[in-house]
Amino acid sequence: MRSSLIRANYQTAADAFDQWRENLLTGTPPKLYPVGEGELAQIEVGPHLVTLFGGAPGAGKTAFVMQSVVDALRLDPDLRAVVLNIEMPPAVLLDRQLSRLSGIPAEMIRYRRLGEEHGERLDAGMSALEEIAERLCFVRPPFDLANLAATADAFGGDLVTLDYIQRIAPPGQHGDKRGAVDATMNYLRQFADAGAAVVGVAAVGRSKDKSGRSTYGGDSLSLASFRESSELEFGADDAFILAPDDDDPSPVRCVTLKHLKARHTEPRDLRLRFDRTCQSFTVDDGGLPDSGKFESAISDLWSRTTAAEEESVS
Ligand SMILES: Nc1ncnc2c1ncn2[C@@H]1O[C@H](COP(=O)(O)OP(=O)(O)OP(=O)(O)O)[C@@H](O)[C@H]1O
Repeated sequence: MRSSLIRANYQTAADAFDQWRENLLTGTPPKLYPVGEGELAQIEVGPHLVTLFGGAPGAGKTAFVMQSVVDALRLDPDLRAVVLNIEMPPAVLLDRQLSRLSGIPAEMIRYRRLGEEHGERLDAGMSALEEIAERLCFVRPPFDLANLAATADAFGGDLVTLDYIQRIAPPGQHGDKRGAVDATMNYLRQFADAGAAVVGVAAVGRSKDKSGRSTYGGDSLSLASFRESSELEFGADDAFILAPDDDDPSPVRCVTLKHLKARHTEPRDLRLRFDRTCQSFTVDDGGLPDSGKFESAISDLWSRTTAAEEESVS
């Protein structure tokens, strides 16, 4: 009979019990890598987890995820991270992180309009980046999962970041885009099962609003908005969507990081401010934009430099 050729594979609860009880009683909680301070630390990124971030084009997915990776490296001196970004080269990603860490507008850094007045802030941002540089690596082409896996092994990466999932090819042939994204997600789960912390950026599609119009509006974005594949929502442990409050063109805009799926906790939305000028996200505490200690240090420096500039002009 055909069924006799299939070998059953299972474990009884009794067999699992001793190891499970030992683990429970030693009181070791799952390891997590905090991606920021305060409420940002509640975002679960850690070994064996796949954490997904989606959002409309330009919502700030790359900015948020790069900030998370860089801050996770700053907060955990043993952490090593691998970034595969298919859209922006390392120099551009570093420019933007330098802007965030120094408080110098990203545009000035992009066009290399740096002067003596930036010296102190530039040094502060640069040394924050230098401190983590040995533990951060960027994947070079080919931008596929096989190269990502080989790089993570060779570099000893604990945290792997993919930006963005729908464009990163899995090994083998897959009938269509959907099949390829399904396969990518299955591989990412395997990376996580092998102990990696996986952070994925995902594109979302437009949804219909109440009047039937096609929109990226925050109210309409849901788990079903992740493009190409429902495997993305099923395979992720946590899924977030960055939803701006409105089309506010001002440099600092309020966004909600909607926690649409939480496999191990209660979902908790986070209110954030995205300062696009410096590519920086901070928790929206209803007060002034800067609330973290790094940002406070930078804004201190900023006001001292500005005061000095004003004095030298007068
Ligand atoms: N120098 C700058 N000054 C002000 N705003 C900027 C500057 N550079 C980029 N931006 C804005 O910051 C945001 C960049 O966000 P980011 O690249 O993280 O978005 P994303 O969600 O990853 O987008 P995409 O889906 O297009 O990759 C965009 O809204 C962009 O207009």
